[in-house]
Amino acid sequence: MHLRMNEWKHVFKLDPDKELTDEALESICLSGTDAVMVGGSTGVTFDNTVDLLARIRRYEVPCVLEVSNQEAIVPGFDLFMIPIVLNSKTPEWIVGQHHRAIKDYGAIMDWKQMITEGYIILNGDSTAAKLTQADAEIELKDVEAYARLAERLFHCPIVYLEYSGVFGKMEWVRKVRGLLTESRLFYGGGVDGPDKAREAAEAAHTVVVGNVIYENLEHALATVQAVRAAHQ
Ligand SMILES: CC(C)=CCC/C(C)=C/CC/C(C)=C/CC/C(C)=C/CC/C(C)=C/CC/C(C)=C/CC/C(C)=C/COP(=O)(O)OP(=O)(O)O
Ligand SMILES: O=P(O)(O)OC[C@@H](O)CO
Ligand SMILES: [Mg+2]
Repeated sequence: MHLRMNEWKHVFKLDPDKELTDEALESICLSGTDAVMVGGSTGVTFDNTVDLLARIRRYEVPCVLEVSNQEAIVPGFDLFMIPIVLNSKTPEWIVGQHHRAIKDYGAIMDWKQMITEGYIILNGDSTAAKLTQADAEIELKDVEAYARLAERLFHCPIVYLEYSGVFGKMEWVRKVRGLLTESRLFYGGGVDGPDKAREAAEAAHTVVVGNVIYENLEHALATVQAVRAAHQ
């Protein structure tokens, strides 16, 4: 399978800690999305991750694991996305967890499958922000500096503006995209239907859609076409 991550415009993020019927999963996998990302900030285990991977593998859609804890690292995904929370107040979520995982898996890892994501978490009320002690009270200048740091110093293939749960400032997203020449800008947060999907697609390279899958499947599915239309 040729993954062409640099061409992805739309990604669904599925949370192994949440219920999804077989019918709903089928409609997500056959929706025309560019990829399915498996991940969540809490409640992700080896068992619920293996289970979800096996169900997604009935379909041809590319499937990547966004690693959120070491116990839930499951082989068999097409790629492994490794978040680095640049605005965390503690090294634990910048290098700490990563150091421990590489100590255990470093000798058997296929490094070509590892994609680092320079995360900038901007919704201070989100579970991910609380877990990682992210400093979300920052200005555009700080966000721009983190994005440049991710691209120019860390060479992260992905810079991820994460508003998990709320729709973010598209003006900031557009400005950050304008700075990047190598990294791809992923935007996620509060895309709850086609209108916001279109707005986000006009601002970022790739739009990630999560929670709405579990709240309103029809709206979630409509985001695929909306993102495509924004690029035509
Ligand atoms: C053969 C074999 C098994 C090979 C495996 C090799 C492999 C993949 C090794 C891993 C190497 C490595 C460096 C791993 C990193 C380990 C790790 C745990 C890093 C920490 C990642 C991190 C910073 C996690 C913090 C949480 C976070 C940012 C998660 C990202 C996803 C996210 C924000 C989801 C949103 O969550 P959600 O549940 O939707 O939240 P809401 O409630 O707000 O909606
Ligand atoms: O769940 P939502 O708010 O759609 O956010 C998507 C994703 O960025 C979460 O990590
Ligand atoms: Mg979520």
